Amino acid sequence: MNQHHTPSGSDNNPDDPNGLFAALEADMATDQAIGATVLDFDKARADRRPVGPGVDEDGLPSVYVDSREKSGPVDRMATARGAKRRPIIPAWARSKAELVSYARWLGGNAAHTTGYHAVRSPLYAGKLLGRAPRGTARLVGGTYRWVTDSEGRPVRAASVRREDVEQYLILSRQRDRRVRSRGVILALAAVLGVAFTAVLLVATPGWTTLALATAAALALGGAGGQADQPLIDRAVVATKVQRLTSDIIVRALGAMGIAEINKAMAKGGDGIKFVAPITRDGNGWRADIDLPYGVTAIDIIDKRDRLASGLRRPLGCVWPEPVHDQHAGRLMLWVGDQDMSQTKAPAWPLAAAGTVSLFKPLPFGTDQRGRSVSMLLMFANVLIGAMPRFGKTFALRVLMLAAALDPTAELHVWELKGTGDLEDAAKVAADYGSGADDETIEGAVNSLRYVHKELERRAAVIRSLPKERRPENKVTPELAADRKLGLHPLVLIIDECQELYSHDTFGKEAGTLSEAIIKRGPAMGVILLLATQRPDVKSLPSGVSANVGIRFCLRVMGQTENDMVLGTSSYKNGLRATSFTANDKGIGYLVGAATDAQIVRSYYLDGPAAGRIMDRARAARIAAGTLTGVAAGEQPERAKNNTGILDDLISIWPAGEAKVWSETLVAALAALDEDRYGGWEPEQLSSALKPHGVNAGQVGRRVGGKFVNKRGIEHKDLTEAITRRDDKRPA
Ligand SMILES: Nc1ncnc2c1ncn2[C@@H]1O[C@H](COP(=O)(O)OP(=O)(O)OP(=O)(O)O)[C@@H](O)[C@H]1O
Repeated sequence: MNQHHTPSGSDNNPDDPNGLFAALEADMATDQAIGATVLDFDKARADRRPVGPGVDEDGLPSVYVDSREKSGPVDRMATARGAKRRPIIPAWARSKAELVSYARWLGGNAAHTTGYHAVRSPLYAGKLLGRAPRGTARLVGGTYRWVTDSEGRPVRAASVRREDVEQYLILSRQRDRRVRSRGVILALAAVLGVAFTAVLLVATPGWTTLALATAAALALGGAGGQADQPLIDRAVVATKVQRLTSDIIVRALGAMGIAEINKAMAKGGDGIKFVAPITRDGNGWRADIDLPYGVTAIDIIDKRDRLASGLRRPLGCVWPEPVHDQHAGRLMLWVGDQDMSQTKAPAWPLAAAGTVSLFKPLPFGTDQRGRSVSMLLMFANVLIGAMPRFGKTFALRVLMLAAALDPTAELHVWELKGTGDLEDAAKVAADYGSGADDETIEGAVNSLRYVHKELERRAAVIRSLPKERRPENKVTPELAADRKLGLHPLVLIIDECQELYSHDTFGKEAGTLSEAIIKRGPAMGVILLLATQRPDVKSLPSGVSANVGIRFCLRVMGQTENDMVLGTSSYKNGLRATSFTANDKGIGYLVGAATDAQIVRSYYLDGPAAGRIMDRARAARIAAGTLTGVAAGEQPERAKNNTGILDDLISIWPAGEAKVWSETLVAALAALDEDRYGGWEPEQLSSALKPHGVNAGQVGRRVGGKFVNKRGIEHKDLTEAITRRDDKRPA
């Protein structure tokens, strides 16, 4: 161990070198006494490795941590190729929809202004006539002052006060000249005017005279106006929005209470950098900002309300976003002119006419900037989550209507709240049900079973096709169009799916089936659309929430629900549906529809509008010959395939037994249908049978000479339940 000691102050007397040395020696002696070694510099130097190129004084390899290059990668070509090209024509001008909406607004504004003033024109005329006397007085007064050269009066008065005779004479001579010539002009004008009036009165029809007199009166009225009383008021009162400037942004960022930002803004700090000029983008302003070192875009998004306060704008106008292909400190701030929830939403492009193909992106909503946001449903699944009453069903309805407008798509719609929010589906769906009762839930599970079976069939069909018809081993528009193959889009829609997944009897099975459908369905043209108001582990199996491709999260209360809908770590990464306010109905984060997450407001389609669209969809299906199932008044496919638990139990019942243990029955059921009954416990069998009035009881048996009592089912109860069911069924 090497130790260096400095001499202690008391002995350190520069005037006494001997004293100093004595102190040093004493110190060194103490070092040795406490076991320290004194460094022998000569020896240490000799032990060192030689200094050479790439080696530092201590013999260690030397490396420059800072590149000597002034900037970026050395490959200039790569840099140039990687550079971002800014669009020649701004985005709003390239979008036809935006252009049209702008032109429409401009035309509407002009028409409104014209109409507004036209209606008020009599009022304006009356006002002008009322002002005409004042205008006349002003005209007469002005003429009098001109003829009498009254503007020179103060100067003449001043020369009188100063008794400056000479100047007074000059001024009064000038005044006399002026008065004389102006008097002549006035007299001439008067004579001409009188003559002109006389000619008018005699030679022209009465209406011309009246028109001229009115014009003169209005002109006099115009001259009689007062600055503080404008004649006409404004037809359009623009809500003035302050232009977004760098000063305002810097001020707002500085007021957020983030220490690193304050440091950067303090004297000598780096300040806040703008990477591009602040530009107009849609109905708002866009700023690209490099935050100070160590501050992330998420830090800002976290405090969006504070930022909005600093910018002096409503919260619904302020939308900070991270820029994912840049560093974490890059912030894209978009500040709208109007609160997103207040702006008038454009109509759904498909509301009036047209059919669609599910293989193409479908219009789903608009973003903060009013641009249409589309979603490709084919090869995807969708999960929508939100607190109650924030627009889940409305969002799901947009997707349902879009799917319905593809005449080839087979729809199975289950609305498990029971309010009939999606009732128009019955016009086109192969299967439809509404309700929170066990029967409806069983219907939904049967749909899941049917769709799950379809996966097997579709996989087999695709496998059997020649290789050139299935280049990616998945459904293509051509394969879907071939009705013989039965590979048309199959859309299963479940609203309030928490009712299904948390159901005592069917929950587990529904979860397992859904997970399989979500994982394997997309390649086979099967699309599952789910909406839930309770996104928690119990009500939404993690196998489902983890595998969904497209997620739409409207307002939720906490981080857990947020991440359950949008995916793990979404909250941490700045996707926070918790930041939406009570006004933000229909607005949510959309993930998975584009590369980056988007803030989207779903198109607004109420019940009557949905009804009209469904009528159109039905007509298109009838024309295409694709109306099936309940919409066509037929028995739904699932009911044909489904045997139900009672029939399954009868089919596996051990011959001649009056009572059988539940554990024996579930094992036999699993052997019959692994997908449906695999992993069932005796309790599950009990709860599945309860709705049918079959109760499990104690069943005793002799096993190896011992009597064992376990829960079991009686054959008699089972047959009675089947008789009851068959009696209820329509013939
Ligand atoms: N895109 C939208 N634009 C404007 N308002 C909307 C939009 N979507 C929904 N809303 C409003 O929000 C209200 C609630 O919507 P919705 O019925 O879809 O809620 P929900 O989440 O399904 O409710 P619940 O959980 O009770 O089923 C609607 O009555 C509607 O007025």
